[in-house]
Amino acid sequence: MKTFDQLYTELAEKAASRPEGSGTVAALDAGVHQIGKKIVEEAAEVWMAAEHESKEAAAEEISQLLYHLQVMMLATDISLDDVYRHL
Ligand SMILES: N=c1c2ncn([C@@H]3O[C@H](COP(=O)(O)OP(=O)(O)OP(=O)(O)O)[C@@H](O)[C@H]3O)c2ncn1[C@@H]1O[C@H](COP(=O)(O)O)[C@@H](O)[C@H]1O
Repeated sequence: MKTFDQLYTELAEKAASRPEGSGTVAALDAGVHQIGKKIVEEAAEVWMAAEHESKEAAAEEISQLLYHLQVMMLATDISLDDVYRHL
């Protein structure tokens, strides 16, 4: 289990060190357009799970959406503080 901030730190390290087999590195290489499509897809899956599936399924889809949002943050050089200052 990890927090939002811990995941961001982990993904930032992956983006910098580019380890073999990292899905994050592959997503970053695919670019903002593909990351954006993934965010829309995952957002729809959150909606469907929340409306038609279990609480557990919805929570899992939300975690995936948060992951892809963080990938977009890294792809666009947006830090946690850049986001948090708007909360
Ligand atoms: N938390 C996540 C995470 N959540 C979601 N995903 C990715 O989001 C996608 C979820 O897709 P779906 O379930 O919709 O399945 P899918 O449509 O078949 O997926 P794709 O065909 O698009 O790959 C998968 O590609 C997952 O790999 C994640 N990938 C990685 N992480 C974490 O990120 C960290 C770094 O991962 P790597 O960069 O892969 O080492 C690790 O701690 C991982 O646990």
